[in-house]
Amino acid sequence: MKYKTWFAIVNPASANWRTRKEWPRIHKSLVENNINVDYAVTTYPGEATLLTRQALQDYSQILSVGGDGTLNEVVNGFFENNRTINAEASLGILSHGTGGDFLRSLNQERGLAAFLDVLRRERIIPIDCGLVQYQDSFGVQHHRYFLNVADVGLGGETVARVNRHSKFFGGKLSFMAGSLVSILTYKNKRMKCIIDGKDVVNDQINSIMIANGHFFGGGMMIAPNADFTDGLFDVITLGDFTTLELLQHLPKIYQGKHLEVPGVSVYRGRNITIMSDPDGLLEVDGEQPGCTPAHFSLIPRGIRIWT
Ligand SMILES: Nc1ncnc2c1ncn2[C@@H]1O[C@H](COP(=O)(O)OP(=O)(O)OP(=O)(O)O)[C@@H](O)[C@H]1O
Repeated sequence: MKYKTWFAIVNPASANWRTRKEWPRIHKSLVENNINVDYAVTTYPGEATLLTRQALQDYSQILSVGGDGTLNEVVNGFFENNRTINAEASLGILSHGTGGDFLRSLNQERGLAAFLDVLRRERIIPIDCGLVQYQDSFGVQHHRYFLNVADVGLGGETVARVNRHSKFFGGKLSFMAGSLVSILTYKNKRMKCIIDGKDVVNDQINSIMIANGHFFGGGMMIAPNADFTDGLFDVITLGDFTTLELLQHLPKIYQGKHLEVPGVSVYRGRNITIMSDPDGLLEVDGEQPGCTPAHFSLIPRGIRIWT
């Protein structure tokens, strides 16, 4: 094991390909700050997971360089065959993407200077990790780990839309535009939600959010009371809202003031099953990997994070 030496997984495509150009400068600055960093640059979507698994054979400190999507792929590389590859391993985040919802949730700034501050603090905390089992459009079962927020419904449709286009105008504006178009076109679905064995929803509703962190969608504070270390998901449901009502409440969601709105409900739990008719699109940490039926479970303090 090479303790103290970081292994960085760099996504050149993040931040609209700006990371490709800026990584050599960032790497130089890290070295100038006496931080030893070996690294690999991804060559295709999904490779960050495989590169992380390989790196964990030799390194115990992994650094994710990219946005929320890269971070999610790296987190998935910490696990193999439903087990942690190295329980001692820790994850640092040099956020260089368009959105940065996970860091917002951690209340941590983005970029190199903020990461150097994190290193100086030398604080590593184990945080809860989510695992979702879902199916793809061919009905094949998959699973994915996540740290921040997953959801079924409007969010899945929005992310599918946003990720089809460039995020040239940044994460917040891209998601705002994507949310507006999705709100206008999305149709509420009949969903069933079971939390820790109890039916809590069986109705026509808009969406269900499974939150470990606070923010999603490029800065919407969907789960203001979620806690990374409480061993529970916060589950937020948006009821059978009309387009007009959603547009009216959207600013409240950005500010985390929507929990008082009639039709919004909050639950907590560790095992959640969601079914939807018709199937609802699933969003996981800003990616859109598949659809319902989906089962979410929580791995208490499943990953160690530098923060
Ligand atoms: N070499 C590559 N070429 C093209 N796409 C890649 C490559 N490596 C990774 N990707 C994909 O790039 C996508 C975007 O990455 P990421 O989400 O980290 O950046 P972002 O969209 O700028 O940030 P955010 O999600 O925080 O807004 C991910 O879906 C990832 O799979």
